[in-house]
Amino acid sequence: MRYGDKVAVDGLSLTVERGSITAVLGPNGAGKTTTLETCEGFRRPQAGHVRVLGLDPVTQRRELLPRIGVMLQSGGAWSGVRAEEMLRHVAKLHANPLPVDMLVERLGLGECGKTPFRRLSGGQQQRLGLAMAVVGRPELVFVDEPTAGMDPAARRTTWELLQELRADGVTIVLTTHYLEEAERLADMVHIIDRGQLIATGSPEELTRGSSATVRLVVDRELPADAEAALRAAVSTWSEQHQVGLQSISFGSRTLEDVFLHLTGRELES
Ligand SMILES: Nc1ncnc2c1ncn2[C@@H]1O[C@H](COP(=O)(O)OP(=O)(O)OP(=O)(O)O)[C@@H](O)[C@H]1O
Repeated sequence: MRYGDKVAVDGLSLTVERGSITAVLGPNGAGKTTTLETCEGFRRPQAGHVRVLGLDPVTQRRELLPRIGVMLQSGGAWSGVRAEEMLRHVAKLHANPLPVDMLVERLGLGECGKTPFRRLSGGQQQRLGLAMAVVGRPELVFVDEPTAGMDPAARRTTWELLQELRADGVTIVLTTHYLEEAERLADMVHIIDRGQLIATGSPEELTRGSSATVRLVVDRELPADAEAALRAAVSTWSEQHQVGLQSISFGSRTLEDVFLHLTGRELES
């Protein structure tokens, strides 16, 4: 895929298994959105071959559209519309939609109230976009950076929803530049950079290697001498087992852990 002289996607070749979550991971400008938009039929590649559910996304678009869901990186709703109103409208366009009330509740869209779409926060717009993409029970959903701009609780809810869709047999293709998102959700990860595929594999395959990280989480504040004692114990163990210790660090919980604990959202779900 080229934009003028700029080659955005260059000889990229990948396939997606039905009923799986596939993550297309890459830095800004890697070509993730262009890849998705090509699969969605919004862009016609100058060369190459794209088939989605066996169909050509450009020439067989009318057949393909009812079978796929698309969550764009931004927009997708009229500027003055209310979130719930928009979702109900989209649901009516489908023969057998998911229950709108369930999606409103799961994705916290009730809190958007009467606020028009253009005034919703970025995270609220994202959640509405996700609901609109899945409400028609698509066989395949394309989600472009689904959790960008979401707070940690909304991010967890989104991950759970995507996992439930997979359990129902829906195929999900998502782009992300959050490594954690790919690691937690994806069955298969394709890493792209500068329009080219640089690695493919399951998160386990990609993270398997010659080094490992061990994280220890304890349920109380440690006494002052604990750090020295733990360091000594770990050093002894690594010497005995001839394992080179590259680093050892002590710290508190991550900010995400603290946020989720304080807001109690994780406990509710
Ligand atoms: N409409 C366009 N016209 C010209 N160049 C474009 C256009 N859309 C994208 N590009 C360029 O193509 C390349 C790939 O862009 P793309 O949006 O696919 O990347 P991305 O991986 O989705 O990035 P991000 O993570 O920032 O969303 C970038 O260099 C971008 O500047």
